[in-house]
Amino acid sequence: MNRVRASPPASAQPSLWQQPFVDQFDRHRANEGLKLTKTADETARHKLRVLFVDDEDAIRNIMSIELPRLGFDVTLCADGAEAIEALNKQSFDAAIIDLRMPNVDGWGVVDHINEVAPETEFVISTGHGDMDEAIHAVRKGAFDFLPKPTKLFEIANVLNQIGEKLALQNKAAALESQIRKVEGPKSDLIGDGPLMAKVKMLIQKIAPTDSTVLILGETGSGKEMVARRIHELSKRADKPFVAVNCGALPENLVESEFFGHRKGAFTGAETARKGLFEVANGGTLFLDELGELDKTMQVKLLRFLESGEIRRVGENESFTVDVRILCATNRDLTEMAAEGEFRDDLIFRINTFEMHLPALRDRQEDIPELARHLIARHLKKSDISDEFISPEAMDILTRHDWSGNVRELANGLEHAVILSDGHTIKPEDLPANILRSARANGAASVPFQVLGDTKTLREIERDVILQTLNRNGGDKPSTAKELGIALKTLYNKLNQYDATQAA
Ligand SMILES: Nc1ncnc2c1ncn2[C@@H]1O[C@H](COP(=O)(O)OP(=O)(O)OP(=O)(O)O)[C@@H](O)[C@H]1O
Repeated sequence: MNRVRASPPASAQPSLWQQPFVDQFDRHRANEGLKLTKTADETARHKLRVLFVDDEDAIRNIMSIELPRLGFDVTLCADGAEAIEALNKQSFDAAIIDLRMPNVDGWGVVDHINEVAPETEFVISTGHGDMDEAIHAVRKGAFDFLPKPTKLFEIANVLNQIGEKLALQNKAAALESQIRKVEGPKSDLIGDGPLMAKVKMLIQKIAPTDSTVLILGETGSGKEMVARRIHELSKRADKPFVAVNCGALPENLVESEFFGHRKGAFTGAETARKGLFEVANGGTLFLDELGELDKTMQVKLLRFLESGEIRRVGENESFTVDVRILCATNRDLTEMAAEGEFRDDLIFRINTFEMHLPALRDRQEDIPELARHLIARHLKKSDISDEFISPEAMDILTRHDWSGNVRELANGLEHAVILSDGHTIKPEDLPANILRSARANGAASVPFQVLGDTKTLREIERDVILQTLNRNGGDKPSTAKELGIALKTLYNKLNQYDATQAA
């Protein structure tokens, strides 16, 4: 078995007359065929892993030179037994299999592929081809059937077709994994205040690069949205964007979710499976909640970032994928590193660029536009009128502290739209916790009866007493006077509140 990744030096190449079925014209057509379907850049990115099985030395020699030159990562095997050994060790995107071979023949290899690596596309190549064999090959699931002597350009073409099919499959898998998360049209990052303008400018600058980016910000502040935007503005935009929440993966399956596994790699691995890195090939992998990644996976991620290679669970060989990594967390990774929970060297690898997303409370100027956008998104409209949110309700929205950031705003507005009369959102349509905090922050338009709907009388009384005390600068006699109660009663009430808080 012989694995060839890069083109060997020119001196190692046999002269063209030694090559039985690769003439100048064939080589030219193979090159042209590649140009027609892919740019050189793309070919480099999607190194198809090809298993080439043929017992003729001359053909293997040529393929060991020509296929890497055309951008494929080739493993060559001289017979069926070697091919089976190779298939047991690693996964392949495609296999080109000769039928007549000593020991295990081509059909034996095909059966093994169907058994252990059904995702590998295989092409039958034989000098003894007849109609029956072609039909048999198709029935066994062959991608194509190439009668010998096979031309290099035919092989290049068929491998490219397989590459395109895989790229489409990856895209479909990525879409499927995202479909439940689709929340509307493209990631329209709303907000033109100074803080968001800075974020947007940084996105424009770093999107076209292949650098890793660490996106920091409170929960719901838009980290995933920013990651999507970076992807959309990058040259990878038409390739998959795969988002994964590192904290949501079951501990014992994280590695196989990330890197895939071969059939039988562990109990329950009934079929071979691609990992998220492979699904994202050519595109972007967004690792959300990176701080939740355990130490073993931190090492494996670091290894990928250093080598660009991954290895499926249960396989011995690693292979290259072209994936841009974007990460996000709301934890302090440096602090985690100081406590030995996160690797320093991984932080240095991922924070080539660090983006800090502002909390919503720090960009109140964006709230009116965001609110209108989120309502329109919920109603599946392109826009809504300015009057849809009453000035009183808007006043309340801009005073809440939004610990859940844009996500909390979106949820609150969804609640309000449902309770509203369908024309205007009024204060009483907003969730009670928002009304409460707005009132504490001085919003005049919060109706008491609304608070009363969800608060006990005792809670309302406490709010009023505490607010009056605040207004009087902590002066208890003036507070008691303003409230029209005895000073003793005020002390009793305050003691009660302290006791409840301490409990
Ligand atoms: N600037 C923005 N413009 C429009 N919508 C936004 C913006 N920021 C966030 N959102 C919306 O807010 C919600 C939460 O955003 P997102 O999931 O990106 O936050 P996050 O920071 O990744 O959250 P978490 O930390 O919980 O993973 C989504 O519905 C998203 O579409």
